[in-house]
Amino acid sequence: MALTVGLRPLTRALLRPWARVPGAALGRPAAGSGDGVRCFGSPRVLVEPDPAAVGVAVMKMRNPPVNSLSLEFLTELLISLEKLENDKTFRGIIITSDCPGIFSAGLDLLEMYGRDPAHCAEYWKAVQELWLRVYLSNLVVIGAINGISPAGGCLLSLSCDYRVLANNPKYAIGLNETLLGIIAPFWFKDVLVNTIGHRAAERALQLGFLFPPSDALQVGIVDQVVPEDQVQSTARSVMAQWLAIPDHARQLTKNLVRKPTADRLLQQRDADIQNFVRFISRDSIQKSLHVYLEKLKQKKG
Ligand SMILES: CCCCC/C=C/C(=O)SCCNC(=O)CCNC(=O)[C@H](O)C(C)(C)COP(=O)(O)OP(=O)(O)OC[C@H]1O[C@@H](n2cnc3c(N)ncnc32)[C@H](O)[C@@H]1OP(=O)(O)O
Repeated sequence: MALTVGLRPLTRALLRPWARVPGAALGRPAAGSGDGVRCFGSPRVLVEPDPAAVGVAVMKMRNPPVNSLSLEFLTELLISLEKLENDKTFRGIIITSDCPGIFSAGLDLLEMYGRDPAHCAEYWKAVQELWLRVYLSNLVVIGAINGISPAGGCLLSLSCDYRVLANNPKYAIGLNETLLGIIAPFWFKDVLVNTIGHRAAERALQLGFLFPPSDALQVGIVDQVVPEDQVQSTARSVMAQWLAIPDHARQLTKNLVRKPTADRLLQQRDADIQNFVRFISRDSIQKSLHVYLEKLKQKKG
């Protein structure tokens, strides 16, 4: 699925040839990576083929301080995902974070606060695109969740095929939008319902639950909770199990299961964008975002 056309100059500008990862220009071995292991990336996304697992790439999110999903970051993630999808040497991706303690703080609030409708529309299009790209990926996508993962970070995790969460009580995960005075869109809701069931999702969404690892495992929002230093190795071994399945059969099955949910958005993407722009532009919502952003600042003392 190609990136949607109609991206504005800012986003198109980000589609420039990639920034070189030091010592690892596109297609050439990264320094110290051994022969034939190529690593590529962009300022905020590092993609390293896993030297221990043929056909597996580790995608590290590195948009400090909190991997908030800004428009630039979303665009770089989309470019990396598209490149991996198009490179037939890859069969699986492990998505993880390079920001200590944070998987992703979710959507970048500054992309939705005090922004004009045209920007909000462009931003939301990119949010939709990231979800569709991950959720419908032909690759095996495993979330190695090594930090807190609220809202959009939780959506990214839920869009993976499998979720491994580090057993650190600070690393809560959930769709906490109501705590900000906003709401999760229907397709966020759909993915949560598909994962943890209707009643658990209804409760979690209304109360903005952020589940600590033990509760996240119990409710099923993650598949495994392991010691922090075993997240990556566990993700690798799960990847090996999934890659033992013939790709074509697995991909057709994934599509069979996920297409109805994705279609609900695909059939109304523009309406969803317009709904988002109308909702986020409301004075009351802007006020909620302002209060929440102030709280984040005050928290720092
Ligand atoms: C229809 C409307 C949309 C519906 C869908 C919405 C989905 C979303 O994802 S909304 C975003 C939800 N995210 C959150 O509620 C998380 C908010 N952040 C936090 O709770 C914390 O920052 C943390 C637990 C993720 C990390 O805490 P800590 O390590 O203490 O770091 P700080 O809180 O000091 O944050 C550092 C820095 O980053 C800014 N920031 C944090 N989160 C976001 C964000 N989501 N968007 C933009 N900026 C964020 C924070 O304000 C600090 O900024 P500075 O003060 O300038 O350093």
